[in-house]
Amino acid sequence: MVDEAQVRAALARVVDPATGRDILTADQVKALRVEGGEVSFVLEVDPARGAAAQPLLEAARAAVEALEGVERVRAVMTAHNPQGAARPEAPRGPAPKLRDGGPAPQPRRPAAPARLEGVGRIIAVASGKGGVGKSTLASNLAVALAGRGRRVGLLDADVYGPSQPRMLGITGRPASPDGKTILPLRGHGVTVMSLGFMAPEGEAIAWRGPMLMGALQQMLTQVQWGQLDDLIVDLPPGTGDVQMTLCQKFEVAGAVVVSTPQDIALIDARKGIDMFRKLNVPILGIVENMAGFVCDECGKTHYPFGHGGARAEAEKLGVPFLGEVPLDLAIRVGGDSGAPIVVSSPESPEAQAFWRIADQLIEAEARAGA
Ligand SMILES: Nc1ncnc2c1ncn2[C@@H]1O[C@H](COP(=O)(O)OP(=O)(O)OP(=O)(O)O)[C@@H](O)[C@H]1O
Repeated sequence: MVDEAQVRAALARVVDPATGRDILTADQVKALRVEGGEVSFVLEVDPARGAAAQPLLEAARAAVEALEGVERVRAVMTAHNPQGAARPEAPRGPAPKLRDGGPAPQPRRPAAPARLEGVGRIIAVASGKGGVGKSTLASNLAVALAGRGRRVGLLDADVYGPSQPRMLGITGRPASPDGKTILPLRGHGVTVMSLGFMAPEGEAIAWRGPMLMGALQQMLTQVQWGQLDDLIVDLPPGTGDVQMTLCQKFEVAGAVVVSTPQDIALIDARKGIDMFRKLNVPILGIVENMAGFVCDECGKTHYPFGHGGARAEAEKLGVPFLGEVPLDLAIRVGGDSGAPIVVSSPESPEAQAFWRIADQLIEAEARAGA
């Protein structure tokens, strides 16, 4: 079994030709994790180098892969690329060397992110922290997009707490007639797949690392999604394996990041945005959920968690602000009872917030295609 010291030693032998220093001493290796045969790390490079630093990443990956006991290496580069910039592709620039002068192990060329056949675009719905309403947004958004006549799929990839079966009121188990492909279920005009269909609600799925990533890939590639305009992916909160796998392995058209107005949620949302940018996934916008509520008694809008933080954050980061969703009992009841507010009360002001977000995402697609 490989240990962290061995991995560090291997990385310390990879010299960055741009600096002449090894990547470990130069403090370019971040977030190193060694779990069993699984190694993951982030390689920080100067943003100005962009794709030219790709060979360095591949040399670092290959150096670790060459260690005995290493089964899988996940390495990402965190050169900050401008939004929408091309993904790093062909390795260029001087070949990295090992410190002892020997040639670096032949890097494996990373597979380009795959397009899902028949799927127009994948939209990730993400949040920096849990409980901010990401699944509520994902379900209402999916149903609203379907309500606008689009063919919509929803993948509940919140592997730690899949809630879409409950939110969309779908029960049952997806069939697999041939033992290979999986037939998704349908609800409110949306094609849905969730790990929640496989495990009873409330039962935690104690999956980690490779199993999680395998499950995600299986749900994307083995499920018969059919022809879709939009595939909404409801991600787990935070910036972990599932997010990285989705963005590295599949072409993601963009991410919508949900936050509540509290500073702490916004700080986490910023981390999420940063991760998507580093993975070259465009940010389609930020949504402020639980923004304020209208008091039944006095009719005034109150803002228990503050107000406007997400809009200000969006402006600061130069990403679109998609709107505010109020804190509203009907939104919670709708989600908890299987009828999202966009269906149960489509004309209500609360539902309008979701319709407006859906419309902006349709406009964004038109702009991207123009
Ligand atoms: N705008 C809102 N008004 C009232 N209740 C809301 C609102 N948004 C979400 N909720 C409720 O808050 C709870 C958490 O929402 P949700 O499950 O969508 O969050 P989440 O970010 O997906 O959480 P997790 O990541 O932990 O799954 C749910 O009970 C949901 O119905």
